[in-house]
Amino acid sequence: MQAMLALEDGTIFTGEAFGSTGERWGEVVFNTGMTGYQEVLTDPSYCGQIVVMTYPLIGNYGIMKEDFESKRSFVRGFVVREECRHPSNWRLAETIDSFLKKENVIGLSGIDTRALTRHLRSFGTMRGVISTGTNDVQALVERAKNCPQLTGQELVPTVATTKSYTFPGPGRRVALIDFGAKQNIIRCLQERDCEVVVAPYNITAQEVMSLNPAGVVLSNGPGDPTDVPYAIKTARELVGHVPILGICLGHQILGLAMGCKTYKMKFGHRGANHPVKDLITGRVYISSHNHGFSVDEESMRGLDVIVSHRNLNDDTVEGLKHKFLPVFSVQYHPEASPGPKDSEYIFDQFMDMMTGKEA
Ligand SMILES: NC(=O)CC[C@H](N)C(=O)O
Repeated sequence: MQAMLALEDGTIFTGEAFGSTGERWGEVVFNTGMTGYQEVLTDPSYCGQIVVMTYPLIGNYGIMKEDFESKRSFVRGFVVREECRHPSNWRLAETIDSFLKKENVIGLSGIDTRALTRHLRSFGTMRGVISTGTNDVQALVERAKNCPQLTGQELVPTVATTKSYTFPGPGRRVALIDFGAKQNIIRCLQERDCEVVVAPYNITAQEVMSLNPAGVVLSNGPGDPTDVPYAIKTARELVGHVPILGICLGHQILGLAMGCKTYKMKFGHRGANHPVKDLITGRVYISSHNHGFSVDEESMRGLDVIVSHRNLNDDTVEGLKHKFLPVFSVQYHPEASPGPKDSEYIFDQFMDMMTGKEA
C-alpha cells in the first residue's frame, strides 16, 4: 500500500506502508543509531514524534520480549529506507511489521532517509503528517502546517504512571519520578541493589520526602521541559534535601529548577555514538542520546551550577553539577538501551552520593 509523509514546508516523501494504516501527525526527527530500533520504538520520550531511522535496514533482528523500554510504543510514525520482512535472531518474538500493527503505529518504508535527514539537518526539525489513505498532497501539507507544535502538548501525563509502585531490593531506597521512564534506568538501579519506588510524575516534594528515599532520580520523558511546571517546582523543593540525579528530561527539569533556561535545538541529538566529555575527569565517552531541547549555558551565569559534561560535536551542555550540594544530571542516557554502556559510571557516582562518598 502506498503511503506518504508530508512536511510542513511542502516537501513530500512517498513510499510503502507497513505496520498500521491511517493518518498520524507529529514532529519529524531522525535517529542515527545503527541498531536499537526496538528500544527507540518503546522509549516514551519519543511520544509526539515521527521517527526517521538513518540506518538503511531496519527490523533485521526482529522484536524481542526482553528488550522493551516501556509497555508499548509511543511514536507517532516510523520511517525507514528498507523494512526487513525476514528477520533472523534466536531471541526473536515477532517482526517489526506485526509489532507496529499491534501498536497502531504507521511505518513508511522505501524512503530516501538520507535525503530526508539532510533536509531536517538543513532546515531543522519540523511537523509532518504520515498517511496511507490519500493522494491529496496539498491537503496533507496543510494538515502538517496546522497540527500542534511539540511544545505545549503536555505529553508527560500521557506516558507516565499516576500510581506509585515498587521494585524491591536489598539496598538503598531510590524514588524514581516517572516522566516516561525507560526500563533500563530501573534495571541499572536494581543491578546496584536499590529498592526502586517509581513515583508519579506529579508527586509533590513533601510526598517524595515522606517515602524516605536515600536519593531521587528524575527520569527521561517526552516534550518540552517547560510544559511540566509542577515537576520543576517539585525538583526545586527537593534540591538541598536529598541527593538527586536527573536524566534527559529530568536533567532539563533540574536545570530549570536551579534557575537555568532551556531552548529547543535545531534538530537535536538522537543516536548511539555521540561523544561526550566529562569535564571533571577529562574522559570522553561514546553515549546514547535522544533529546531536542538543551540547557542554555549562558543562563547559568551567577548560579551555583557548573557544566560537568559537554558534547564534542556541537559543544552543547550534556551535564550539570551543583557546586555544593549532591545534585547532578546528564542530558544523555547513562542507562544506554539503545547504545553503549560506557556511561553507567553515572549510576555508580549516584550510589556514592547516596552513601555520602560524594563524587
Ligand atoms: N529523552 C528525553 O528525556 C528527552 C527530553 C526532551 N523531551 C527532549 O526532547 O529534549
